[in-house]
Amino acid sequence: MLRKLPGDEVQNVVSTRPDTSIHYRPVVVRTPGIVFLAVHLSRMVAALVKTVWRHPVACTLLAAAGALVYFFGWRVWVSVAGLEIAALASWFALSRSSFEACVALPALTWCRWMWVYRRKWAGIMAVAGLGRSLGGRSYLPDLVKVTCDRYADRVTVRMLSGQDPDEWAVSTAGLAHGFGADRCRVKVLKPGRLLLTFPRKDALAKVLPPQPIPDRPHVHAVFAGLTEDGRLFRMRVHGTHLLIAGATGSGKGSYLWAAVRGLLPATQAGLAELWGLDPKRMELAYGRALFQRYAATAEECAVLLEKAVEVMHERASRYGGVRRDHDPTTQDPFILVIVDEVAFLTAYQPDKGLKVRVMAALSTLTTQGRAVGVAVMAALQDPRKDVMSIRNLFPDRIALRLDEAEQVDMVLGDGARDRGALCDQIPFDPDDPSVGAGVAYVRLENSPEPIRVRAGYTSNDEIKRMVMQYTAAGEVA
Ligand SMILES: Nc1ncnc2c1ncn2[C@@H]1O[C@H](COP(=O)(O)OP(=O)(O)OP(=O)(O)O)[C@@H](O)[C@H]1O
Repeated sequence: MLRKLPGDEVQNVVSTRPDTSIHYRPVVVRTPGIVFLAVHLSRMVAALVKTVWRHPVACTLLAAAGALVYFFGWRVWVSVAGLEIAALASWFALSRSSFEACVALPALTWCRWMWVYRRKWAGIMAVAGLGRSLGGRSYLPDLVKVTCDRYADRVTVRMLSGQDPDEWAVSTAGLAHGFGADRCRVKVLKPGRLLLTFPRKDALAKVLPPQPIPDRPHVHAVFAGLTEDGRLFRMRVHGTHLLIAGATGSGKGSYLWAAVRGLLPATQAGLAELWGLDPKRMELAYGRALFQRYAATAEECAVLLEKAVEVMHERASRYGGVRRDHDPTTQDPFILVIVDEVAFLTAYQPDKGLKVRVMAALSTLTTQGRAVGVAVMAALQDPRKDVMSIRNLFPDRIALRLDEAEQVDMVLGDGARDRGALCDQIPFDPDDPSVGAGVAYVRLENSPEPIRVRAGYTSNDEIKRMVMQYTAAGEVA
């Protein structure tokens, strides 16, 4: 076997035992000291320039402190530092939000960049299997940027060339544990770049009040609650259809009532109509007077859905060739058809004829209704296909607490759970119904990445107040 190896290589063979693979002794190239020094010096200079570029404020402060001590001695430095601390404390007292944006969050970003992400990056990438070894060299994904806001760290990553984002999606649990977070979500920013979100504090831990009723009538999006980074969650109702799925007691009602609240001024102005289908009679019935049309029995529900289809067709025949979208007016108001527990009508309905009529009407509305201003918002507990075969016709979907992990992708689409939509892990406490209620992951038509949100809770008293305020005006039933 040795004789077959070409020329000089034979002298580099370290192991020649027949039961082991062949190892070659690495070739040693003697590098002149000056080259070695030049390489290390250039690396140091590059690192220095990079640090100053990335952290200009911290570097300027350090340089200024060093210059003070050098030129004026440490006593002057202590007095200046004392003055600076006093100035910062006054800034904090006077304007907490600007202090947070200009001082606290950049400082936190710097600390977390250095202490958490840079320090642990190589180890975690290797353990999570996201690095590669090629020809004896290790390659790791690049940590590009870290930004911290009040609630989460956002880490921008440059993937290895040719790496699949799904590889990251399946490693989210390991990444979250590694960097000391509860969860990690992965979002593709552009080819080759990912954004990892590691929440630090849960903006959605507490029960949220319902969002105020808007002062002016509009139909485009309603404020339903907060997103996990503390921003207002705008739920589109016009120009889409919304499916809301969640186990019993998960808080589906809070999304339905958020839509009703947000559209009340528009209904009062005649620019919108709320049509309620309430086969369970336990949810919408409480604010029945707020609905311009209301149905409870399966027969009434089928008739109301067919009426919506009729309006839709009539508008389509008028709009055809004249306009391509709907602008709400008092002649053609936006119609939101709200169906609570739609499975009562589509799956558990014993009357087959009614079931067929309901399914036909729902399919027609969800495929053709949005361009003419008729939208469907349907809530259900069980998202399986045999219960709701047309779930894919809803462009926007909200998944609250679900019983099984497999149900997440059924509602939000393939891969949603791997990208961080952990609906099956939303907390639930039978002794306190508010725990985790209203918390959901949302998948919007224009953004397939799931967003974690919580709806404000519209209590029964609040519904009563809405009825008093909006029915007393004489505009509704
Ligand atoms: N957004 C919310 N924030 C806090 N608590 C909430 C929220 N929504 C609902 N809850 C609590 O959860 C309970 C159940 O809510 P809700 O009836 O809306 O659930 P559901 O999903 O519609 O259940 P079901 O399908 O059984 O009707 C409420 O009585 C309330 O105590």
